[in-house]
Amino acid sequence: MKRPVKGLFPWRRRAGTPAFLNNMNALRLGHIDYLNCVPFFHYLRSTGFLGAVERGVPAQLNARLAQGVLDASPSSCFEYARDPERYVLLPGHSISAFGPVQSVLFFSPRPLSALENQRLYLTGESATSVNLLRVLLHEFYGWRQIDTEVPRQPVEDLLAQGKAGLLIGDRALRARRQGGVGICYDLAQLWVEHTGLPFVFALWIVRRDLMTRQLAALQQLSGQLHQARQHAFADLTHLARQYASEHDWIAPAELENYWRAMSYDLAEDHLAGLELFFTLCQRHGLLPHQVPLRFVPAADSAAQFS
Ligand SMILES: C=C(O[C@@H]1C=C(C(=O)O)C=C[C@H]1O)C(=O)O
Repeated sequence: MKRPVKGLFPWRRRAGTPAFLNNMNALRLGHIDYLNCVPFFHYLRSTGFLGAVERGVPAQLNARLAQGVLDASPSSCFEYARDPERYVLLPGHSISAFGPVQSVLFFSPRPLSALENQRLYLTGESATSVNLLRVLLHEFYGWRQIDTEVPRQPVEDLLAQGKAGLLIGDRALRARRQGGVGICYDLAQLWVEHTGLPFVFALWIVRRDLMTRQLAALQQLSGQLHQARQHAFADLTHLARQYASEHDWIAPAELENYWRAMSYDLAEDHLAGLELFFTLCQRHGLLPHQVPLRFVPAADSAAQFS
C-alpha cells in the first residue's frame, strides 16, 4: 500500500500527538490545583472533552485568563468582577458554600473583635477570599482600617509565630487539620451567618471574544461539566478513597464530607449571594464599578445572543 504524502492529510492524527493538538478549535482550560476542583475534572475527559488543561492556583489562573492565555477556567469570582467587559460566565457552575467551606480560613491568635490595627497576612493565591475578608471586617465588624500584606514567606510560618492570616484551598484544609494555630474562622460560615446567603468563591469564567468563534464548544463544555459532576457525585466515596490515597494528609471520609459541603451549582440563591458580595465590594472601595452578570446562552437560546 502506498504511504500518503506527508502533509497531505493534515487532519490525520500523528501517533503520539495529544488529541487536543489535532483539534484547532479545542479550548484551553484552567484547572484550580486544589481538591475542590476534582468533581469538575476527574471525569471531564471521559465526557469527550478534548481540549488542553493547565493547572495553577487561582491567582495564576486569573492572570492567564486576563492575558488571554486561557479560554475558560473555574477561577475567582473577583477576577470576573474586576473586568466584566472582558468575560462571560458558564451558567450553572460555581464553587460555592451554603455553610462552612472548610478551605477558606482566617487564623487568628485573638477574636476578630480584638484584632483591629494588627497586620493580617494574606495568601497570594486568592482574589476572592482576600476581598471577602475585607468585606466581612468592614461591613460586619466595623473595621475602618485594614492593614494587610502578602508575605514572601509561607503564611503558615507566620501563623506559627502567632500572627493572623488567611489561607485557601488545600493549604487551608491542611492547616486546620494540623491545628494549634489559634482561632480558626471559616469565612463562608461568617458570610452565611451575616447575610443568610451562600457565598460564591469561583465561577467558570470565559473570554468574552470566544462567544462569536467558539459558542458551540462552550455550550458543549457546559454540558460536559454537568456530566462530569454527576458522574463524580454518583460515586463520591470511591473518588474520595482514590484522592485521599494520593494526599496522605486527608482521610477519605473527610474528603467526601468536604466535597459534599461544597455547592457546584449556580442557581438563584448563589446569584443573590454573588450580587451582594459585588455590591459590598463596591461600597467598601474594592471595586470601582457595578458588575453585570453575563452568561454563555444555553444551546437552545443561542440565536438570541448578538
Ligand atoms: C473554596 C475555595 O474557593 C477558592 C477561592 C478563590 C479565591 O479566593 O480567589 C478562588 C477559587 C476557589 O477555589 C477554596 O479555595 O477552598
